[in-house]
Amino acid sequence: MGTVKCVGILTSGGDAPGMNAAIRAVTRAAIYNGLQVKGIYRGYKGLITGEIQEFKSQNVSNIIQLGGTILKTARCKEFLTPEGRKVAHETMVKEGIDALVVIGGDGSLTGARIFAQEYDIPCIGLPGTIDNDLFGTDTTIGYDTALNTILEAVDKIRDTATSHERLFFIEVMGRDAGFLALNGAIASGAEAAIIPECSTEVDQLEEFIKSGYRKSKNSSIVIVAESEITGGAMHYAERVKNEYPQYDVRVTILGHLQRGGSPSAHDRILASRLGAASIDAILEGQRNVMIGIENDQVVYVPFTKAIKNDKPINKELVNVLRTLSI
Ligand SMILES: Nc1ncnc2c1ncn2[C@@H]1O[C@H](COP(=O)(O)OP(=O)(O)OP(=O)(O)O)[C@@H](O)[C@H]1O
Ligand SMILES: O=P(O)(O)OC[C@H]1O[C@](O)(CO)[C@@H](O)[C@@H]1O
Ligand SMILES: [Mg+2]
Repeated sequence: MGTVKCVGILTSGGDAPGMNAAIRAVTRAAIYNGLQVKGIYRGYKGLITGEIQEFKSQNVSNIIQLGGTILKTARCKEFLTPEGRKVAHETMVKEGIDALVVIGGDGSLTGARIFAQEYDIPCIGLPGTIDNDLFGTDTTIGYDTALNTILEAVDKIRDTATSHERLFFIEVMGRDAGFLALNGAIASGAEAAIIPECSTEVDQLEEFIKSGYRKSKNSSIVIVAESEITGGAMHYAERVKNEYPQYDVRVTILGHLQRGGSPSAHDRILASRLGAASIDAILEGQRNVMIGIENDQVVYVPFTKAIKNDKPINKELVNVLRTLSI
């Protein structure tokens, strides 16, 4: 592999607020360092169909404040196959792209890892997902904004829950990871969180009911992480209807509104730092690493570590929620 002259950027998987700030940072840092930049549309799909455009500094003007991704995003089935990845590689050769920055979640970085194993292309990953489920980074781009969106929604639901003296199960995203649910519960003052990470230890519903919340409160909010492991908010509402019929239960599934909106200051700064660092990493000859933030320091995390799917939940947070929700 010779010196890198042209960097391709793509966003892949679910969009996350701050992806645009990351695209801007990668583009501008690359140009600042004398590299050419090409924007690849619709994630890995754009590498297969050749939907690619050269980006100059002005292509990324006025986007730092926008949610979503100007490059669009996709979940691309063809890239799961060696044949699809071969076409993607041919496109890169044709376009003269000799390094790739992939902004996305665990799936997108898994794709980058496999691609980099098959072809001699330096791939750098930026953690872009509201789920915060990548190991080796304190937070991912989009997570903070999604958390704040959850708070805004829960605060509103709290008004009606209190007025009607109801028990609400509010389902948040996370795809089998409980970060949004647990921190969303702490920050909104919810009475409990049901998360997949704790599901093998206790029956979290029973634990919540037995905590006797009715003694001091007559309404309650339980945040449930979406997951096949927990079964989601509907599952718990059904259980309460059957097992504790004295409670007046309602369900709200927050859904995709959690993915939208203008990125928070935290996400814009994180995206800007990680985006700039991705170009430093390429210039240093790094390959197949995710750029993360740990203790406010930029770190390089090998793909194999970042995506191993077991980023731990901080048990102190579980205890804080339990202690403060009496
Ligand atoms: N094992 C794999 N091999 C090749 N490509 C993959 C693989 N896993 C995922 N990808 C690619 O990455 C894309 C996005 O993956 P996925 O749908 O898991 O989202 P993600 O990046 O984890 O984001 P999020 O979970 O935040 O929505 C897939 O559609 C596919 O194109
Ligand atoms: O509706 P989609 O785009 O398939 O994505 C839903 C999934 O994407 C995520 O929001 C992450 O982007 C997960 O939390 C959720 O399960
Ligand atoms: Mg994912």
